[in-house]
Amino acid sequence: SLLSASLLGIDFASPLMNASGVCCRYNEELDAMLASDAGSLITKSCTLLPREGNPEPRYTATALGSINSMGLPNEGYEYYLDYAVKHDYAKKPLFMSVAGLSLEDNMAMLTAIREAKLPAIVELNLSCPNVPGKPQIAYDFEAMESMLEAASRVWAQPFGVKMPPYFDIAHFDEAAAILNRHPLVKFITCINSIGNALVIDIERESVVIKPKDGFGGIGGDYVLPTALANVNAFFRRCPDKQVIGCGGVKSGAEVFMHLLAGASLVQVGTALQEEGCGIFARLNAELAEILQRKGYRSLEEVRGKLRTL
Ligand SMILES: C=Cc1c(C(=O)O)[nH]c(=O)[nH]c1=O
Repeated sequence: SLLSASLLGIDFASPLMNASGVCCRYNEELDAMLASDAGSLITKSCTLLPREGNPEPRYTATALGSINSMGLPNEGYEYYLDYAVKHDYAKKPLFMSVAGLSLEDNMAMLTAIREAKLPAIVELNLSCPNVPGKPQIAYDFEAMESMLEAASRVWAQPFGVKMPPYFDIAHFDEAAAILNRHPLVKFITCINSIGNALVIDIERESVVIKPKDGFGGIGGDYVLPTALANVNAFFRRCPDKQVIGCGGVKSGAEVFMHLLAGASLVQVGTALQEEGCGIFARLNAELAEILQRKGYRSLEEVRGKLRTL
């Protein structure tokens, strides 16, 4: 149909899904994603053991988006593996996001997930900005190379990576070159939140979240142009891989922009957090209206067709 998409040879009824972290920590949230008009769903990034995360308030929405320093609160990987075992893959594809606190933790989780022999798609999170003392892996190119080498060896089948935003052409070049050296990395999700931003409330003359003196990852309108640039930068540099777009989606227009930039699927974070799962029916309808108005009959005809001047 008009909104059909595919990733890793798997079919999706809609290109839309949640961004990991939103509407996906608990079974009830995942079931709400399953019942929604999203084409697929992804679990909260998981660690070896359950985590409470950072002290609250740790998420705040603003007029232009959101700021968060959740601190990787999750139920531990076995909880999400249980969900993945029970999931009906004929209904909707399921992604699992993995964000171990160390390379060893990631290998232990990937081994356990691999041994469950499930059709779940793994998105290895290389970009969590909010675990105090833990740098974002993808901002340390040596650490990223080591992680991808180990993950490729242990997982030994296609997987994807969740990348932070880059802001320098030389960094796009270097990060893409590393990813291109790992053929099992079949998709790249751009972007995670823009890390360590600061939102200030002038009435209270204060920051708005408790962890890290108010420093946190931002999403929403703030990040859309950076998200589109990262989608297009990796789309251009990694012709053998697919790109999932994430960042700044709140209407069909931004979904269409991500598709033009090269995205195969599109994730929704802040707007989903604020509107709830009903957003997917709205976004599908708005996207379909744009495609029909412009005479497109498939997403294929749009993907990567961004014109330059
Ligand atoms: C996995 C932790 C992440 C978190 C978090 O749990 O703080 N927030 C983000 O914006 N991105 C992440 O990747």
